[in-house]
Amino acid sequence: MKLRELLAVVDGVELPPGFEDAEVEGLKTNSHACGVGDLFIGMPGTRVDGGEFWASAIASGAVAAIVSPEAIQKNPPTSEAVVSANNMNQACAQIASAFYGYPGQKLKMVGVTGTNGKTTTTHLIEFLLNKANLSTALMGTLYTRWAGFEQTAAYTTPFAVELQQQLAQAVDAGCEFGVMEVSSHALAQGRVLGCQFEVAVFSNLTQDHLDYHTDMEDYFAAKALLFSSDYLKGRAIINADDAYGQQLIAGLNAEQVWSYSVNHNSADLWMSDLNYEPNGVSGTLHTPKGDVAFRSPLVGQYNLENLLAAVGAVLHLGVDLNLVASVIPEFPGVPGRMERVQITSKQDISVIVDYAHTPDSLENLLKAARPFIPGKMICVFGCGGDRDRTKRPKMGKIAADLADVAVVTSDNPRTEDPERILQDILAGIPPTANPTVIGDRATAIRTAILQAQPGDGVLLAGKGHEDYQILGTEKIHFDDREHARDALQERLGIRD
Ligand SMILES: CC(=O)N[C@H]1[C@@H](OP(=O)(O)OP(=O)(O)OC[C@H]2O[C@@H](n3ccc(=O)[nH]c3=O)[C@H](O)[C@@H]2O)O[C@H](CO)[C@@H](O)[C@@H]1O[C@H](C)C(=O)N[C@@H](C)C(=O)N[C@H](CCC(=O)O)C(=O)O
Ligand SMILES: Nc1ncnc2c1ncn2[C@@H]1O[C@H](COP(=O)(O)OP(=O)(O)OP(=O)(O)O)[C@@H](O)[C@H]1O
Ligand SMILES: N[C@H](CCC[C@H](N)C(=O)O)C(=O)O
Ligand SMILES: [Mg+2]
Repeated sequence: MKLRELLAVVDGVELPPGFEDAEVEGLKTNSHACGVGDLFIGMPGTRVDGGEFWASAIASGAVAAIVSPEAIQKNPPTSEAVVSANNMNQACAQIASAFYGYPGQKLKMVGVTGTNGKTTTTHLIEFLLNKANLSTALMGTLYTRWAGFEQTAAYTTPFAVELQQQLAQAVDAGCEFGVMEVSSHALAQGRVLGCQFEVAVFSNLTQDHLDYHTDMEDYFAAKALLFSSDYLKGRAIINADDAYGQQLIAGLNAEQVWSYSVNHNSADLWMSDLNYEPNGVSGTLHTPKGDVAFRSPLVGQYNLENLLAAVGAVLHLGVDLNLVASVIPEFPGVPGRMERVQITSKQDISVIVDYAHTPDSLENLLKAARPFIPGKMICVFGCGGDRDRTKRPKMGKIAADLADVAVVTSDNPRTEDPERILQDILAGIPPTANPTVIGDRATAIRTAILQAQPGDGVLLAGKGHEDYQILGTEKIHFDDREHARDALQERLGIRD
């Protein structure tokens, strides 16, 4: 694509003289990755303004560089090939969308935002659309995937260049729908600008990411962007049981919104006759398209919220309600979410791996699991390093209050001192609760499983599907499920 065509989509940027015929073959936001034919997009970050590295990008063969005015001030260009844009987040998304042919407008996009439930809800939506023979691309915390393609994700929401590239690949592969998790980081950084959403879902807002967002209002403002006319062209599906959801509903045009609620029949989608069982929930689903009996294999009230959101999304997209109800029982679940580790039918304790890594999700997990654990509930958990520090004591208190035994351990310490993270968690636990502290996660899992009594339930929270642990800047292989299996074999005297 011509540089002049790409720069024409960015407000206030002019093509430098002599570049009328310059061709751009690729887009790069990292100066080190630039090669011949690339356009370097220098992004301002939290550590550095990438635009300052325009010279190394050009030296590596980049056709041109687009950078912030601040980068130009700091490192004045000596090359005509360096141009500046006032809003680099916007410029990056505009260039990426144009370069890849606006795939976020070709696919019917469904965006799911909220603190918890995005991965689960997007998987439900993917499942229901596929059951209706509609082809999807799914993007989120676990992977980007469509029929015949799967790639592990580095971020919940990819950065603009990778996002637009993957969406274009999905269009080429014949996908009709793009179903994606949209994180607050992504909205704050404009990663998904250029996508037009036919459906936008808001699941809930509870504490997380206060290392990045200044406070809950700032966090909410980022999430709320998905419901602005920049992004949303169709239906908003919003959790009316959440106070922030209510705020969002109040600010939108009523015809645009379908609200959902597990508790109130005033919402557009709601449920009645609920019957909670150890392996699912049954009841009646009330929707704008009629009522139907359903049985869901997912446990816990929060998963009913995820189901209502997903049903709302697919009904808006034209899927038949009876088909929805008939296939829900077949939903296979999501890796690392309430995932049971069961190595034999003779297993005398239950072991569950779950991705609860916020105060609200930990509380939900412990409340949802409690009724199905006849013995003691043992919760093994930690908190990630280089992330919101203020959620740590809150998670400590929740574990101490709701579990019978709290085993405090490491999650992904990243570059923080693991001991400091443990202390932050312990600050929320009254000494009378007598928590067990075992910093090494493998030892913590093994100890909990070996010391459990028949009938007990061991909940391994925080890492879910993750198959790694980040220690310092090193990523080692680590999977809660593998450690749980090994410990169960040891407990039950089973050899490989
Ligand atoms: C807060 C955040 O989103 N940070 C992202 C940001 O990092 P940063 O601002 O520190 O980047 P930086 O080091 O200052 O560099 C700025 C720019 O200069 C460029 N650069 C830098 C040095 C150089 O020599 N040359 C050069 O070109 C970099 O490539 C980058 O584009 O840009 C980096 C490169 O693009 C990202 O890797 C990094 O993600 C960090 C690692 C991260 O962990 N992000 C998480 C928190 C995140 O985005 N999570 C969300 C939400 C998850 C959820 O909802 O739970 C997600 O969507 O995954
Ligand atoms: N609707 C919900 N409300 C509250 N908690 C939930 C909800 N859905 C799931 N959870 C809890 O949150 C955990 C994470 O769920 P999920 O992966 O679906 O959320 P997410 O929003 O994608 O998270 P992330 O921000 O890390 O990508 C689950 O393991 C469960 O403990
Ligand atoms: N998407 C979340 C993942 C947290 C998972 C937890 N295991 C941790 O490392 O803190 C985040 O970036 O905050
Ligand atoms: Mg997710």
